[in-house]
Amino acid sequence: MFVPAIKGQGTEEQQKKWLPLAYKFQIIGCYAQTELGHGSNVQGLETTATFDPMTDEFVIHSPTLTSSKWWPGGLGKASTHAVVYARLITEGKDYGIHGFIVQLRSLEDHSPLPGVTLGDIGGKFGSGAYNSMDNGVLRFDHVRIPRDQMLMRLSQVTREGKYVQSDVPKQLLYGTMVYVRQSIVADASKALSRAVCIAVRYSAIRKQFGSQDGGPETQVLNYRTQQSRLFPLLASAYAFRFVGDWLNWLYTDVTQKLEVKDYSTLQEAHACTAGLKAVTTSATADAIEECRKLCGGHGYLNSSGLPELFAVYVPACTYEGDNVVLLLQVARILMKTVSQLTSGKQPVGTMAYMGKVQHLMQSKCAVKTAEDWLNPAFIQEAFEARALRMAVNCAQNIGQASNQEEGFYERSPDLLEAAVAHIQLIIVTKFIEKVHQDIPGHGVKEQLQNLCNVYALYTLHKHLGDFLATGSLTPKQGALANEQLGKLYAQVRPNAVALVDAFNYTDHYLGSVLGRYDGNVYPALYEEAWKDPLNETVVPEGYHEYLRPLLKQQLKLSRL
Ligand SMILES: CCCCCCC/C=C/C(=O)SCCNC(=O)CCNC(=O)[C@H](O)C(C)(C)COP(=O)(O)OP(=O)(O)OC[C@H]1O[C@@H](n2cnc3c(N)ncnc32)[C@H](O)[C@@H]1OP(=O)(O)O
Ligand SMILES: Cc1cc2nc3c(=O)[nH]c(=O)nc-3n(C[C@H](O)[C@H](O)[C@H](O)COP(=O)(O)OP(=O)(O)OC[C@H]3O[C@@H](n4cnc5c(N)ncnc54)[C@H](O)[C@@H]3O)c2cc1C
Repeated sequence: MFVPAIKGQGTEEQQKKWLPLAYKFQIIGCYAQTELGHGSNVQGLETTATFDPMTDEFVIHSPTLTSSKWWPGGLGKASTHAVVYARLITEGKDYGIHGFIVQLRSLEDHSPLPGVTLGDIGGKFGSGAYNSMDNGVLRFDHVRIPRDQMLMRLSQVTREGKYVQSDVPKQLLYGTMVYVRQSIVADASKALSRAVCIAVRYSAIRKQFGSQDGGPETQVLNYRTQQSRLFPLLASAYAFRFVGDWLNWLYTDVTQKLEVKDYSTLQEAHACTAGLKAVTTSATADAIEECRKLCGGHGYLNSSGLPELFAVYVPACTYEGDNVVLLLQVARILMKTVSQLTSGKQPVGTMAYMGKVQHLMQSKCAVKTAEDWLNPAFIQEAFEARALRMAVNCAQNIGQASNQEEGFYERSPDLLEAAVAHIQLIIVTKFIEKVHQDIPGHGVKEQLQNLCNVYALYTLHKHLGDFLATGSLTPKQGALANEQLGKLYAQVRPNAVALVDAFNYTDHYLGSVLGRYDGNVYPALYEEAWKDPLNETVVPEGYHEYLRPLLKQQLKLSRL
């Protein structure tokens, strides 16, 4: 995040100076935005950067305990530099949050520079690999940096201390977060596909019940309940991969437009990255835990790979923007779009469907049979009607409040759901678009079509209340969707293992005895147990001190 922050907010000169140092690891940087007192509310940060015209320097200071920087990854032990976000004060005026490059440690012996206090913030959730990340705490006591270490692409402070705003939108200050959010969506697909690969392979090996006459037991993957829990997660892994690819394209497109000062797609980039980050990370975190349960008792063993994956993955719901806070950003943009519909302004990009408001508010879903749900046009329209109607309902309810902000606050739980509906529509749409393309490989397209339908109909089934409450579907049509979903699971089943093998993960990368490619699960589990340090001794440490006296005492008592 250090590098993208300098790229996005630094001038060409600053980039020329700092980026080669970072690329060559002559300096190590981190992204120091969040503070002990404020993370989500970026405008509420308290660290100050006060310009001193006498020396042509900024004085970086932490005025309160709550202004201590808290969380930045790489800060605690490794970083020599940070991009620090602080309130810029010049000529006695507070100009709000800006980025500054600040050296924290000596490049000779790595000791903190004068006025800099820093350290690690302590152990984190689980015993997993995230504890190898030195998330840190940082305080400044009037630390001076040259004026040219303020990132000056978006605004400048002159030698005299005058604040000059460039003609670029101030939201570009948040550009690094947009960049990382889009990469987090691709990352969600990777984490989810790992968990699903483990659970599908193990479910094909694991057998329980089913034999009345001494014949073979049933692979748990053949149980309908196992399929109905697992296959939607398999479909989600593919769905997130495709929407992640599309988001990466959108991000590249927006970046190219920004270079020629076209800011028209900035809001779209913010809404899509924020919303997709929130929906995909929440779904993935839940899915990894579900995969653990799908693997029964063995899923709880560290050697299954799932506990570690979960512990390392769950903070994705919080970092780079708490998911609820991000969905409320999407909701704000949805409300703005709805309010502009009457003025005739045509929504664009992923909001374009809202332009069909007259039709979508009235439309009646034409599905009559379970097979009708295989028609992507019916799926698309049902999701569009649900999302639009939820947004319009929210807007109408907010409109009845005494003021907009109060209405937004009161209706925020509903707004969250409207934002989720909008984002799910994007995921479904991008999956449908993907399976319409030419896809090489015999039968691959059909498999992806099945997964696309599983993702859409499972999402519909899970959120059926929304579809019914908005009148987008009838209860009968909801039941038909569920009927079709069951048929799709049966079609996915023969290819389930191939569909996870297609992720092409090595056993080393998966790190799971349950998810082994060769399916040799039981010998591997057995062998793994003997690697437990507790098994290094046959008689445990502490036996003579604690267990033996206890056992002897009980023996004596029983003889009395
Ligand atoms: C691959 C895995 C890598 C994992 C690495 C993980 C390491 C983790 C790093 C971190 O966590 S770094 C810290 C991340 N912190 C956050 O994400 C903070 C979340 N908060 C915010 O983003 C913002 O403060 C807010 C919630 C968006 C609110 O901002 P603010 O109060 O300033 O603004 P608003 O009044 O709500 O909106 C103003 C205006 O700006 C638009 N906007 C907001 N954000 C963006 C953006 N990113 N891009 C473009 N535009 C943005 C917003 O829509 C409003 O627009 P208008 O309505 O005025 O048109
Ligand atoms: C592993 C990890 C790595 C991190 N790395 C970095 C890093 O490198 N650099 C950095 O600067 N930061 C980093 N962070 C910090 C991270 O970005 C913040 O923790 C995150 O943005 C959430 O902010 P918060 O902690 O202030 O949560 P809070 O905003 O305090 O959230 C607490 C609760 O309040 C709710 N809430 C907050 N505001 C609202 C609202 N307006 N409406 C409704 N509900 C609301 C939230 O939904 C949540 O339930 C990291 C965090 C973690 C966990």
